[in-house]
Amino acid sequence: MYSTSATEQDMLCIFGTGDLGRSLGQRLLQTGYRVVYGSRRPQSCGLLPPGTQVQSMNHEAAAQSARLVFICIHRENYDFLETLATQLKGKVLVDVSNNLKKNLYPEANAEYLQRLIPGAQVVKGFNTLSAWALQNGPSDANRQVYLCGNSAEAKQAVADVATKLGFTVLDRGSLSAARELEDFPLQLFPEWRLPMQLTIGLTAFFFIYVVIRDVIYAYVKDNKDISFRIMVSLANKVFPTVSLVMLSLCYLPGVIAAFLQLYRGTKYKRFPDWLDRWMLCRKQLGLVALALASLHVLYTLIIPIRYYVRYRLAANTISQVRQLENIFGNTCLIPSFCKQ
Ligand SMILES: NC(=O)C1=CN([C@@H]2O[C@H](COP(=O)(O)OP(=O)(O)OC[C@H]3O[C@@H](n4cnc5c(N)ncnc54)[C@H](OP(=O)(O)O)[C@@H]3O)[C@@H](O)[C@H]2O)C=CC1
Ligand SMILES: [Fe+3]
Repeated sequence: MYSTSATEQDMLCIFGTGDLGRSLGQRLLQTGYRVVYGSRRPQSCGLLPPGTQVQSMNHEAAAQSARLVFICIHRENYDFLETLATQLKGKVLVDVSNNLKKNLYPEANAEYLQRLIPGAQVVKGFNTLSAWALQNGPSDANRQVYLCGNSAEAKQAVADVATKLGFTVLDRGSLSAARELEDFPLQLFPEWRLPMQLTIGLTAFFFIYVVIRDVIYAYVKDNKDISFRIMVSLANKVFPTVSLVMLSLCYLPGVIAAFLQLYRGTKYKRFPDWLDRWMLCRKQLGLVALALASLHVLYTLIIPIRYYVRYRLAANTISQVRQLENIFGNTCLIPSFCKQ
């Protein structure tokens, strides 16, 4: 167990007075914690959140006043922490860092930090939140805090803080999961990847199919060029088709899952991985189907407008011909019109 005095209990330390350090400090203060900053420039580190207990001190002094230290510093600057190994011994260090690219370093940032200070308990966490989200508090879309670390006790201490800040904690296991957590912010909308790949693939497939069937076939068979229809009429065939396929792909995994549960006779068994993945992107599949159906509505409204423009052009031409006929003294310029 950690031997913590009453004053250390709710005093938290933050190393680094940058964007994340300030936002985190402000949030912690609002939640009732006391905060102390460790900085290279304690006297001139700018405006800190109002209410910061001890405005800011050097790293050694700050580390001694709390047992939980948030390292809000970029990994490239971690090496100086090695000199603080004695002061940080037995402390819980929260590594919040992210990298700009995947596999930039041979080991995860949190593992590197653990190697620099073997006597401390490193917990990886909070790195999936932005400084903005921290400052404004959890919103529906940004409510989860992922944690991993080798010490269950240290993880619990960080989880308690995260819960108090209003976040939901997801434990991802030991520190070896740190790299996975560090890669999270580098994935742009991961749950949209599969639906978008499917949409692009299906759209390309149906588009090529209708172009071959309607345009190329008509050209080869009757020597008729109807390529002008590609942009609107043919596109308007592709959108509803893909939309319906996506809608069925949205409902199908639910049906398969129901049959699987009936077949197994229990609903307390894990689904196969492929079905799990498919089930998790149902919302996105449905949204893509809705977007394509909306495009179909829009294009269907555009088509009559095109017909109206064509009618206006034809009517204009005919009225000009009629005027010319009158000028030339009722001579018939277009025989097919004169017969009527
Ligand atoms: N900003 C964000 O939204 C998010 C940031 N993170 C992570 O949080 C960490 C901090 O990010 P952020 O606050 O944006 O970065 P900033 O550049 O705003 O701040 C970094 C701080 O680190 C300290 N620092 C800089 N250089 C050194 C050095 N050579 N030695 C010791 N300390 C140094 C400075 O504090 P001082 O001058 O007080 O010493 C500085 O203010 C990063 O690892 C980042 O990946 C994670 C998620 C979101
Ligand atoms: Fe339709």
